[in-house]
Amino acid sequence: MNTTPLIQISHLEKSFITKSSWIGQWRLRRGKIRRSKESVHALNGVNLTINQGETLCIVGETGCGKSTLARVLMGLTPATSGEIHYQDQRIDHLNDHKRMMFRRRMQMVFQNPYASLNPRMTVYQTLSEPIAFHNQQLNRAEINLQIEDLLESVGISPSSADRYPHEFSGGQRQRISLARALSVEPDFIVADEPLSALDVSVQAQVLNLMMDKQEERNLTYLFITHDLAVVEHFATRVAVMYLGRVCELASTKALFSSPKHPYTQALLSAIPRLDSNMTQPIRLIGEVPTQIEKPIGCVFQARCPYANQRCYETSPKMLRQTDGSSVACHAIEEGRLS
Ligand SMILES: Nc1ncnc2c1ncn2[C@@H]1O[C@H](COP(=O)(O)OP(=O)(O)OP(=O)(O)O)[C@@H](O)[C@H]1O
Repeated sequence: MNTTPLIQISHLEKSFITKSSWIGQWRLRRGKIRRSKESVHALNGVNLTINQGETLCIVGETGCGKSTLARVLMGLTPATSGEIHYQDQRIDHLNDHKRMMFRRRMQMVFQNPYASLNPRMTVYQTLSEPIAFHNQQLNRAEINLQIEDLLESVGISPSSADRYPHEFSGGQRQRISLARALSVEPDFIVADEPLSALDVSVQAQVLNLMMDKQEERNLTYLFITHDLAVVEHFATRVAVMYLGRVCELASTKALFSSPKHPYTQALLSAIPRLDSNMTQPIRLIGEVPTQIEKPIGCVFQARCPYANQRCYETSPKMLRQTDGSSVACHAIEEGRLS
């Protein structure tokens, strides 16, 4: 496995300032009644390394911060604090011009191909724009040739280049989105639930296409999904997130054969399996805390059957385990859970 880091994310935090929705939270300030503001802490200190050529899958329940991580990484929304390095270059504070030039190396494929393609642009226009922007030396004939090759390589007939997005099926649109991402020859693609808007049979085709492109072009993927079957099939490593933190990071094999964090165990126990060791799903009790309060201690404390006083007071560090995975859990560190 290649372990040369391509991207390093350190202590990444992202809070969104929102207006409180409760009437009771109107406050008197400077003699005027104002609606109070509050913060949603979406990322609470994420540390991750993404290695060259790997597929790092991010899993975790809804609202745990997966899309926010993707958007901050792509510079679509600024981080509150922390650092992101792409090889040796710090990229979390690039100005618009530098980010635009950098975009060539990092591309994103979104969940909804219906919304992410401009309905007023033909496929030809969608693809020619980024190619022309990033390759100003190319003449029109060379751009046309590139578009033809690109469309063929994602299984779309070049003769349909003059059609608009609404004239394609969902799977075809996601292929076009992938072609647009590939058009600038990136090293790294963030895919945020790229399959979830597609039929199951089409999902497999798009996934296979992404795997083929990865092999051909030595691409690195950050892949966000709720589908654990896809993770098992496609991921090199898996990062499990809970309430804005990574609680376990492991190779796919280690994660599925020996999940360690109590949240990972609960998540994986819900997958139906046909083997003799089939176990009952672990039901998590307790509420997911709101993300308004900044978490103190372990983010999983409220639902963890192994939580003790220390878990309420201090945040566990990611510690390396004998099989190479890393887990943030006091119970594991103290030997109360193995
Ligand atoms: N623009 C925003 N303004 C305010 N809060 C936001 C904003 N974007 C995300 N959040 C909040 O941040 C938290 C993390 O959201 P995010 O979309 O990253 O979760 P997710 O893990 O991708 O969820 P899902 O699996 O449902 O897509 C949620 O509580 C969400 O409500």
